[in-house]
Amino acid sequence: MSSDPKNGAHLLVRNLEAQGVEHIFGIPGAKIDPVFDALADSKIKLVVCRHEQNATFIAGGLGRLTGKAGVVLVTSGPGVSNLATGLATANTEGDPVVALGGAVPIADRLKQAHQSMDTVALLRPITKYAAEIDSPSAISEATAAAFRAAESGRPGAAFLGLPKDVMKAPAPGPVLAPARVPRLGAADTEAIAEAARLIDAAERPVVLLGMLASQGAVAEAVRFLLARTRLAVAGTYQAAGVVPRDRLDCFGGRVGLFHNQPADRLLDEADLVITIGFDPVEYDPALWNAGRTRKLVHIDCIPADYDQCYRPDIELMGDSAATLRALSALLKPRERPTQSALLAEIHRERTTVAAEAAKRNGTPVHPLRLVHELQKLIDEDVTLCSDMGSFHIWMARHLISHRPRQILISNGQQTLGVALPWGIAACLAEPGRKVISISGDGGFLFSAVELETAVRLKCNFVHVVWIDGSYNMVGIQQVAAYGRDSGVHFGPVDLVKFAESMGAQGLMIKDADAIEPTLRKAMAMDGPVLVGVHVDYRDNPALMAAMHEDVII
Ligand SMILES: Cc1ncc2c(n1)N[C@]1([C@@](C)(O)[C@](C)(O)C(=O)O)S[C@H](CCOP(=O)(O)OP(=O)(O)O)[C@H](C)N1C2
Ligand SMILES: [Mg+2]
Repeated sequence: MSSDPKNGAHLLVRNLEAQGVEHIFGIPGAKIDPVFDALADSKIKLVVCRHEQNATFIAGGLGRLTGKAGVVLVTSGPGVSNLATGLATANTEGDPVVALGGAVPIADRLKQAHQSMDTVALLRPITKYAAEIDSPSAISEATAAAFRAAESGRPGAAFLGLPKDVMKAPAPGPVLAPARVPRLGAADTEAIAEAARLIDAAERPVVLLGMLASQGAVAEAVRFLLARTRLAVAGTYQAAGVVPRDRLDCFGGRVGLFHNQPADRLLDEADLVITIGFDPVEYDPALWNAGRTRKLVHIDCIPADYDQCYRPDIELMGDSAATLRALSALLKPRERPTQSALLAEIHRERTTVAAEAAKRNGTPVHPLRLVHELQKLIDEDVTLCSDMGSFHIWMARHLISHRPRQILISNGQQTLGVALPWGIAACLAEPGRKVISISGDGGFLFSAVELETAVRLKCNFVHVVWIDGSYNMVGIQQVAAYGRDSGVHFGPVDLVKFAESMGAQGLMIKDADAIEPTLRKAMAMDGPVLVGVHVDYRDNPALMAAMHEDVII
């Protein structure tokens, strides 16, 4: 029996097509099957995944890379509750996602029915918009509202509940074309002029780039600002890649997690800090701004998150790209980077550490040597998707990136398991680019099931697994706090056999000198390739120490 092209599910799908949706990721179920059926008649590619959490990670990765909401489609009850971690991660980290979840018929909503729960109440705290559609005539409006919420301002997650009877009911309503996201203008002219006066008067101003600084137009405007002013700049992990190669002399490096990085010296010495697209979730102001009386200029599309340690003197709220270009035009050009002596010292340290890294031989491999070898492969055409763990700290601090969002890091929820799904997203979003995703041996198994999805999609990515036999990033913190670790060790997995069992290929790196040739070999192979490498984590406790000889880039 063919489905009714005029039912709610078909109207929803026509709205998704109007929104320009090309892929939908999800897991089927009885409460959502009208929509799965309607998709059989659509040009939208339905990608069946192996877990709803990973489907949401893929959608979030697509959102971060394209600025268009990634879409995930799941059944009611546990299908929706499995969205929570992915939606919380996307919402915290500024990634646009629209999640569509099945629901029991409206008449059963208040009963104890199979696979039913108050999903709007469950997801409202971790979304920008959450609603359950209760009438076919509301389908188009609610869909447009969900995309508008997910993609506008500071992007984030939106959820729509889809009761089965509404999806099956006649729904002749109109399709709503996507609402053009209203563009804000630059911030208030007088406020920009006042900010320019403060910055020009400062002796040691420093720019702190945050997650929204890596959004396309904003990143371009930041580069325009740095080209004109040569201001010293630091960045959070999600701002990676904004500083261009020809301004690395102004870049002190990345900050975050522990207040112990070279760029923290820039911030400590600054008499004025200009934050751009900064979200305190990435780097607690209590760590870098406590007790400071210096001037603070906040530039973003939303107001600042005010707290004891973050009270901007000026908030330039508007379209950040327009604001930055207006501000740049008023600022005096500076011949040399401010704090040039300190920057030069940091760059010398960086060179020393890189030379030291190149000499680390043997197996298990030292993280610095692994990062050094990865650096040889990371040119503009490679996208790197990082999972969470001690390895990500070594990479976030030492791996240079050359374009905004070339490196994807979960620096809000710091969620384990994102990397391999993000690798799939990167392959779909940027088919021409090479993709490397990286996880620890703990995080790998959180989403390794999607390796089969990657094989099915013929994704050409290399997934590198740093093997140490533990959840090291929490283990080193336990030892520092309690003098011992607890509950962090687990057993081995044969990655080559695991890969082959999923239809992928697997390689092992036998020692440091084999890193580059093995990775280049993997990058030349078709389809997803797993590459395992045993790492020597003896120096990891130093990641947390108050150390500055370490260098971040
Ligand atoms: C969804 C979720 N569940 C639980 C945690 C998580 N995400 N993230 C971490 C985090 C970032 O929360 C933090 C800071 O390490 C911690 O809480 O200690 S990652 C960390 C494990 C990493 O192990 P892995 O083998 O992958 O990598 P290495 O560190 O290189 O060995 C630990 C388990 N965390 C808790
Ligand atoms: Mg590990």
